[in-house]
Amino acid sequence: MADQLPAALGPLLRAARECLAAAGIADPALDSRLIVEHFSGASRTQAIAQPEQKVSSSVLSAIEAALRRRVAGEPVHRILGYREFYGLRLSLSPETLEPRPDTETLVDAVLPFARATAERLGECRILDLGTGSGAIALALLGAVPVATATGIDISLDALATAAGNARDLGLGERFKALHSNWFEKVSGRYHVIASNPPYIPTRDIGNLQDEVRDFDPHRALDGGVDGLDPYRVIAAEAAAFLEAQGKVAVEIGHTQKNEVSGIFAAAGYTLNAAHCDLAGNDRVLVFERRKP
Ligand SMILES: C[S@@+](CC[C@H](N)C(=O)[O-])C[C@H]1O[C@@H](n2cnc3c(N)ncnc32)[C@H](O)[C@@H]1O
Repeated sequence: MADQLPAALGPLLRAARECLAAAGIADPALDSRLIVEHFSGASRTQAIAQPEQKVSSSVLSAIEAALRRRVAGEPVHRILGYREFYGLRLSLSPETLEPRPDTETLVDAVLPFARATAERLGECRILDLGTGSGAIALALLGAVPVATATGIDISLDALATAAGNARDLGLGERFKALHSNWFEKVSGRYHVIASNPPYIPTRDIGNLQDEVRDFDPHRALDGGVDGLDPYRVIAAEAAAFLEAQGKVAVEIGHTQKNEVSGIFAAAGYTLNAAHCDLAGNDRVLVFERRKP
């Protein structure tokens, strides 16, 4: 493929797009642009304004390798090694879920409360259960300058990535990565307990889109037999770590609103708010402790 790839940016972009389109990739224009810009270091403006600008042969080889991986089905952000989330660039690693735009709904859902808490108390302590790349915690820290967050995960690889992301974003001083099986090693009380837990029923994992099934870590996806195991743990144990006026916000699968609401209701919570994602699917539930 390298022999066929032209060295000038404009024709290179076109050839990359045609290569991905021919392979049936869903959005060849976007993916080819991301790959060419990332490996060449050229900005979007440069690629448009200076189409004749040449890239080196090592850059061409890197682009060729990336296109091969994309053609073989690897998601483009796994190839780039990062994904944007809530305006933050987050590095990925083998055991981090690729953060999804749906999860930005969770950040939007708790942000007003986190801001109000910070304003009222001069602090806002956040616990992010199953932090992965750190997406939820770091987005909230980025938006609430006095907030602090603890991100826990069962995966040491994910925790190292989350801590690295926090440092790279200048949020390292306010983020703590903690290795824990849900609440096992957690201490203290939090104003916000947030989680995007694994919520796919085990039997459905095999039917997921290839890009998800083959490249996202199964530990980040598998929510047990009915997909609800993590919600049972969170609902049962969160109260001991929640400030009196605190909120628990969870992302859910789009069919799980009633079941997850029921699990939290049985554990003494009321549903404070339900939010849909951009596609209009039920996606985020926010709970508070039922008043005695
Ligand atoms: C769906 S991913 C969410 C990652 C990240 N919060 C996001 O929204 O992009 C779920 C995360 O939960 C973690 N996890 C799975 N089981 C866990 C457990 N028993 N205790 C703590 N974390 C767990 C996984 O490693 C994974 O990082």
